[in-house]
Amino acid sequence: MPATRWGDPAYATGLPDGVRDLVSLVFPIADRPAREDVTVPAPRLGDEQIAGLRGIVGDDHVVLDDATRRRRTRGKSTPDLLRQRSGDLSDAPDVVVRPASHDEVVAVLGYAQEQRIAVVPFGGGTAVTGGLVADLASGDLTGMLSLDLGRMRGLLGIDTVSSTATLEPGLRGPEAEALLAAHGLMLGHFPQSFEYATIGGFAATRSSGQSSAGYGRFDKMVVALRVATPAGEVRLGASPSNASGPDLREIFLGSEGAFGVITEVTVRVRPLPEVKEYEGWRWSSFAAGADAMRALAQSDLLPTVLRLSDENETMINLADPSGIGGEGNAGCLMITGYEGTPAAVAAKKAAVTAALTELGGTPAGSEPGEAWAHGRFNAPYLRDSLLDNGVLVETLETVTFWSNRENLYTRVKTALEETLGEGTLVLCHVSHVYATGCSLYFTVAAPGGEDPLAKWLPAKAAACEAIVAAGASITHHHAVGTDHKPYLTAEIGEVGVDVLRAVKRAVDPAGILNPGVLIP
Ligand SMILES: Cc1cc2nc3c(=O)[nH]c(=O)nc-3n(C[C@H](O)[C@H](O)[C@H](O)COP(=O)(O)OP(=O)(O)OC[C@H]3O[C@@H](n4cnc5c(N)ncnc54)[C@H](O)[C@@H]3O)c2cc1C
Repeated sequence: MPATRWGDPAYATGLPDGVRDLVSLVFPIADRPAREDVTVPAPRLGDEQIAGLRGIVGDDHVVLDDATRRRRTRGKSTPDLLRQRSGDLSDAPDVVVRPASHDEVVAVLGYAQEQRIAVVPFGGGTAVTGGLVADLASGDLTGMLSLDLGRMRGLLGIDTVSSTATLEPGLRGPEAEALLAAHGLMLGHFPQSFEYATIGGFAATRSSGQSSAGYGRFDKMVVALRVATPAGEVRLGASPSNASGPDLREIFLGSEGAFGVITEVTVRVRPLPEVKEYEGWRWSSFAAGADAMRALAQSDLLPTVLRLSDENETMINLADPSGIGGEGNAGCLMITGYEGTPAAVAAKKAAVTAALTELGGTPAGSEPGEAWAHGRFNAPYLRDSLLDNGVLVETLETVTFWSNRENLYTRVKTALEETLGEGTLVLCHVSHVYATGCSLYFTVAAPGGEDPLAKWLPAKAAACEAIVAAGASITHHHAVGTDHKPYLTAEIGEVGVDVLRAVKRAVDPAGILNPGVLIP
């Protein structure tokens, strides 16, 4: 993946005509190419330290060239891309180290602790909340190494009786699914970043995918973990469930590389679906559609995929980026998807169809659902072409109880519109549902002006403050990183933060792992 863009350059497109026409109606298109003449800062580590690392993982797997270090600099949020595009590589790792096994990870951590080198675990590099940025200012660290887990890409074992599989952390989503598919199995975790994000990253950020209504969020799929920490190895998950005190798996799920390096993940697997069917439903308003989602969730009647666009997102056609700029739609579009055996799909679909009809939805047939499924991983390419043309575009997400959904929606939307000013378009969809609440996923587009980063940061802060004021969570699935860290205390309290600090002291007493990430 290029440093300044998303995905495979072969799929990069110019700004589609429909989108160009739409943007031009609101503000002039500008040419904003990424800078290529960029200097990566000189590595801070000495020759002896590099030799020490080479002694652990081999000469070929200690990489110092500028292009590799540039690609391991930060993640893929819009601020990350804007900094890369402007040539700001101040957060570049000094070196990229590529271990091949748990034991090599342990050895690298031991060496880094001795040498006072910060270690930032790197999976797919798709982080969007600053989780790949080490803060060296707070300690006496001599430099930063990016611990690239890309060589740890094995399927370590399958227990078909228990329906579990043990995977290495560096497997990307499609690689993991392909290994499981060879055994007729699947994981079923499909975030929009599926093609590049990794098993270790999913666990470390408590990711949630587009089929979460049917298959659950990633942390709920995890049965067991193996973690290398500077204080030693932690193995958790000797049984599917237990009453052996607090569940320590939860300490490492979502720990964003600050507590240890996840080197093995055992997940629940399920048979490959024989049938996949997606369709659309139309609702008179966002509130009416959300009420219908709540009714489904509270009657344990969830399809595999369930998402609902608000009026703006429906009008723009964001559920099908290839249709943006085409004929706009009124009301709100819901996507439902069913996966499984023919009998299970038919039964679930009949029950959901009856419930949605009763609740006042209008069936829109399979076309919107299939279009969504076809384009489900494409939107990030559109973000790049919008940035190329001077449009500031970014996403953010949050989660709350159903009773607070409307309040949260209104507060965040208003905060973004008021901060970004004229020409701003805020779109939203309900992306994940529970019996008790839902997550709201916002997409924002605004004229970027001369300095889109300076324009975005106050808007993001205003949105975060609106989330806190609404009593919602600062993140449903993007994690805390460095961007959300200032808002964590408001959510978990001072004592909660002390608990995190105590765990950090126990597993990483020298503070080398992802310093500055997660813990306020
Ligand atoms: C376009 C786009 C769409 C996205 N869509 C979704 C979505 O639908 N759902 C969703 O949940 N997220 C989404 N994300 C966010 C991101 O993809 C997830 O957070 C993902 O889980 C990160 O995985 P990764 O392998 O890329 O991790 P990285 O970006 O490499 O790392 C993320 C964090 O985890 C740590 N880490 C990584 N691997 C390990 C490990 N093995 N052990 C310990 N710590 C580790 C890193 O140090 C870092 O703090 C999206 C991001 C982008 C850019």
